Amino acid sequence: MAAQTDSCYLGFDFSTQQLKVVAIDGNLQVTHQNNVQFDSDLPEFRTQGGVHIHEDRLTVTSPVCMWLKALDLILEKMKNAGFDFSHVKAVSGSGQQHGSVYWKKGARRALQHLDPGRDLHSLLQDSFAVQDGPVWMDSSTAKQCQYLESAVGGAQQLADITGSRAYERFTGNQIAKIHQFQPDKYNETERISLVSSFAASLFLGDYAAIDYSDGSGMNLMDIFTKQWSEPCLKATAPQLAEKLSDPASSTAALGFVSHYFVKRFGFPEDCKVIAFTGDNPGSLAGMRLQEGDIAVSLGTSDTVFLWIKEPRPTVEGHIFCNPVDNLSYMALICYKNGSLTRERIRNECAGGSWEGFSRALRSVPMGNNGNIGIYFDAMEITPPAVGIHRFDQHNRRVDTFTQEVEIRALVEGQFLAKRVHAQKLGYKISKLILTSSVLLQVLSDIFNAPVYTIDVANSACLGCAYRAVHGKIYRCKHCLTCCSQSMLEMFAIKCSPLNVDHLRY
Ligand SMILES: O=C(CO)[C@@H](O)[C@H](O)CF
Repeated sequence: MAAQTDSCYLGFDFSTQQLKVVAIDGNLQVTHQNNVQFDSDLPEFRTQGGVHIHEDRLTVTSPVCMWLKALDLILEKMKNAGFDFSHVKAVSGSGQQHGSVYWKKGARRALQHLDPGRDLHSLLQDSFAVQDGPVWMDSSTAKQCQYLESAVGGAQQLADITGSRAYERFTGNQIAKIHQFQPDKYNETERISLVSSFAASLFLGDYAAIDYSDGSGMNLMDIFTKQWSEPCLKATAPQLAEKLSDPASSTAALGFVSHYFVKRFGFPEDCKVIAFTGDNPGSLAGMRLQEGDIAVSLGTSDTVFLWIKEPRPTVEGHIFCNPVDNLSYMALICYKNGSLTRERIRNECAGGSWEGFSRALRSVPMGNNGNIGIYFDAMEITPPAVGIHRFDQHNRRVDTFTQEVEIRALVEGQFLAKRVHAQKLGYKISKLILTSSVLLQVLSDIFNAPVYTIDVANSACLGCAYRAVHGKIYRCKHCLTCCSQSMLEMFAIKCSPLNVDHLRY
C-alpha cells in the first residue's frame, strides 16, 4: 500500500455484514483499509450476517445503533493504527441499498450539537423512532407492493416511473408497512434516511439528502425528473415528502465535516462531505465501468450491473440513476442467495475451507456432467422463488449430489442464472469485471467471455473514495454545482489503467 501523502480521500461502505473504509491519495492509490465485522466485533447486537431474521422468515432488520457503534470503532481502529485524519480532503461513502433509518423528533438538534468528548453511539442511541430498521433482505411487504402497483396503474407503469416494479425490499414499501403497523413510530419520525444518507448525516452533523442513485431503489423517485413521484408518495404514506426532503445529485458536495469530527479526530475544517450512495452504485464507480462492460459483484447479495445511457425499465431487474454521470443510468439485477449460500455449502461439502471448495470445484468438469442445482435458501429476488432443486443429466429430480457435484452445481447454477437474466434483459455480454478474484474460471466458462477482476476487494469503498476526489477537485471554486470534469476523464488523468488479472481472451 502507498504511504499516506499530503492529500487523502476516504470511502466508507456500510454493507450488510461489515463497515469498511478505504483511503486513497491524490493519485488514487490505496493508502489504508480497515473494517468492522458486525457479528464478531459487535456481538452485543447478536446479528447473523449483520441482520436479524425474524420468526416469520420474511422480516429482516438491522439495529441502527450497531452502525453507530461500528463507525465509532472503525475510526478508533484507524486512529490506533496511526492514521492521520488531518490530510483528509473529502469523505464519501455507500450503504446497503433500500435499508431505512427513522430519526425521531428532536434528533436533528442532537446531530447538530454532538459533544466531541463522547462517542456517536452514546450521543445518538435515543434518536431513532425505529431501533431495528428494515434492510434489503426483507420480503415481508408483498401487500404494500400490490397496493402501490395498483395505485399507479400496474407493475410496468411503476417501473416506467421509478425504474423498477414494486419490490418487497424497496424502501417505499417498507415505509408503508411501518406507517400501517407502527403508526406511532411513523408519526414520531421527523426524517427518513437510507443507510447511505444516514451515514452521510453522521459526518455532516445534520440531515443529508438522499442521492439520486440510491433514491432510485425506493419505488418513490421518478428516475427521469429525479424528484419524488407524487402518485408514489401518495400511495405510500402521508407527509412523506417532508420526512424525505428533496433528493440531491450523487456528485453533490453536501457541506463540510462537522465540528465533532474536527475536534474528536482531527479532520480539517474544509474536509468536504460528498453525497453517499448505494453500495452497488459505489461499486460501479469503483470498477470504472465503460459502456459495454458488465460487472458481477459477489457479496451477501450477488448483483450483475452495467452503465447504460438509454434506460428501458421492465418488470424484471432495476434501472437506477447513475452515481457518476447525472445524464446516465445503471441497470442492475440482484440475487439474494449469494455468499451466505456459498458459505453454507462450503461448510457442508468442503469442511468450511475455501481451498477445499476450489479443489472440489476443479475436480468436476465444466458442465458438471449434466447435473444442475438451484439453491434458494431464502426467498430469492430474481426470480421470486424459494427451495433447493437438483436435477441429474437425464433431467430427473434427485435429492442429493456428491459433495464435489454439489459444489459445482451451486456455482454453475448461480452463474447460469446471471447469464440467462442478463441476456433476457438485453445486456450485451462482451467483457465482465468481477469484484473479487474467486470463481473467475467458472464465470468466464459460463459467460464464454473474458473476465477481469479489480485489485481492491472493496469496490464500493474504492468507488466512494474516487467520488470523494471527484467531488473535491473537479468542482468549480465558486459554487457547488455539478463539476465539469467527468470522473472517467479524472481516471485517465489520475491513474494507470485498471489493474486487472485478465483470465482469458
Ligand atoms: O438489494 C440490493 C440491490 O438492489 C443489494 O445488492 C443490496 O444493495 C446489498 F446491500
